[in-house]
Amino acid sequence: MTALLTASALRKSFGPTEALVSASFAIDAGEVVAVMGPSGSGKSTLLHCLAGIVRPDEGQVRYQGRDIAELSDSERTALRRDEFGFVFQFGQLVPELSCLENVALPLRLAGLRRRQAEATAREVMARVDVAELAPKRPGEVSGGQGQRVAIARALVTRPKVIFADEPTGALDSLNGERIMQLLVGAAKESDAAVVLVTHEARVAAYSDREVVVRDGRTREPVVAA
Ligand SMILES: Nc1ncnc2c1ncn2[C@@H]1O[C@H](COP(=O)(O)OP(=O)(O)OP(=O)(O)O)[C@@H](O)[C@H]1O
Repeated sequence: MTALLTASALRKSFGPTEALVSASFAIDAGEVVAVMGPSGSGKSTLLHCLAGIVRPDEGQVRYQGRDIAELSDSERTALRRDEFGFVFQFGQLVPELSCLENVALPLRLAGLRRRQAEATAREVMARVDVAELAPKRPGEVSGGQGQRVAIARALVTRPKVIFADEPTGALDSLNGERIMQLLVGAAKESDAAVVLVTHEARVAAYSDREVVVRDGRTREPVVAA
């Protein structure tokens, strides 16, 4: 079976900074993989390359066997919108919109009518236990509640891959655990893969497998004998 999403020998520099030197990665449908490593090691850059947000200088990213560099800009935008979901550390909700409108936004961008988009958004919000936050603005909810809303938004298009970059980074440990249970539970339920960037072993414990990035290079962790 071919992996859902793969990256081979990625290299990416920002000016003189070599963010990725040689990074490879593969994830199967429904799998949860933690990308670990110290600050500045290239974890977010790897995630951005995998998601088609950043174009690597060298190497390939393939989604369902297709090289994403060969897609047109509009095909790549459609891929991110329809097949991928995103959860970040903070700041991802649009402050001027209600929580319901935030969750419905990806469906509206995909062309659904408001009523249909918001009906689906309400269902997903109920699944992650934030139905009562629908009319509130992001500024009126707690950090943990905001992350739940962000997870609902990431799930609303039924993505095949969820990219989560330090999703618990701004939360205390109890809320962090709750968010991880919710994210992994919801992903498993809908057979979505999760690429989880974290530097915390406690968070990575929710994954099926870990990939370590160090100085822009990936390696599988050495399993202690
Ligand atoms: N857009 C950018 N412009 C310039 N330098 C960048 C950019 N993005 C990343 N870098 C640099 O590339 C290197 C890798 O950054 P990256 O964010 O991928 O690391 P990280 O492992 O995710 O770090 P952290 O855990 O601190 O978020 C760092 O030296 C960073 O400063």
